[in-house]
Amino acid sequence: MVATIAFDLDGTLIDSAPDIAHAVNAMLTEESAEMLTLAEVTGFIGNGLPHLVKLVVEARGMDMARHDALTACVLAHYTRAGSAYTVLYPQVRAALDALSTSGHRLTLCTNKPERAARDVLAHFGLESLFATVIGGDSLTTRKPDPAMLFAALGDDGPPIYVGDSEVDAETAQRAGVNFLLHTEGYRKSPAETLPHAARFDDFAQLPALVTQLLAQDSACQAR
Ligand SMILES: O=C(O)COP(=O)(O)O
Ligand SMILES: [Mg+2]
Repeated sequence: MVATIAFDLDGTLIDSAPDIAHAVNAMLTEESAEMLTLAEVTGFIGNGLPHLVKLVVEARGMDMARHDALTACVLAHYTRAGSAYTVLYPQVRAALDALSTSGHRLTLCTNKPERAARDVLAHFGLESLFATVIGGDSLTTRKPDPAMLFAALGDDGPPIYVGDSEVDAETAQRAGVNFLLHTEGYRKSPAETLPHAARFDDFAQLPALVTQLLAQDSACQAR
């Protein structure tokens, strides 16, 4: 059986926190504000860039009236760096290739701005693997609103969402979609407290997990 599998991006397919922290600190330096640590910025990732910049503005006691301009500034620095400090998690490419070769439809559902998400996919030569890309600014709402996930999944085959965070787990739960949790990303709470069908720490495990999940689901339906 083939599925549509939507993937989160930051903390799921890519470890992009160093690039995001670099862009935030470039903006803070321009503003003569004290830089943030990688761990601090990583803790702000998950609800999209505007929310992340809001947390930065609050952390540094800056003027919230400048939020839009500071967000644009961080995005410009992020774009300029061109994913220089970003890596794919191990075995991501092999897992995506295997799932695609098995006939599964792959899509992206990320709170990262769509243009930036497409640039990252192009940087790693992965764009042709994804049928659809839904970013944090593609619709009028973003995750955990399930609308993004519905848009990324469409109606083709049983749906699965693969992500790393509380936001992703909530999105999948609200959409009624099976969730596979990547445990090496930017989650803040213990893995067992997030609703998920299964979890994995190595992408080499993902193709087998997808096969298991689809077999369980069809056994349930047959009953
Ligand atoms: O942009 C973010 O805050 C998070 O992006 P993600 O949805 O790919 O994890
Ligand atoms: Mg994520």
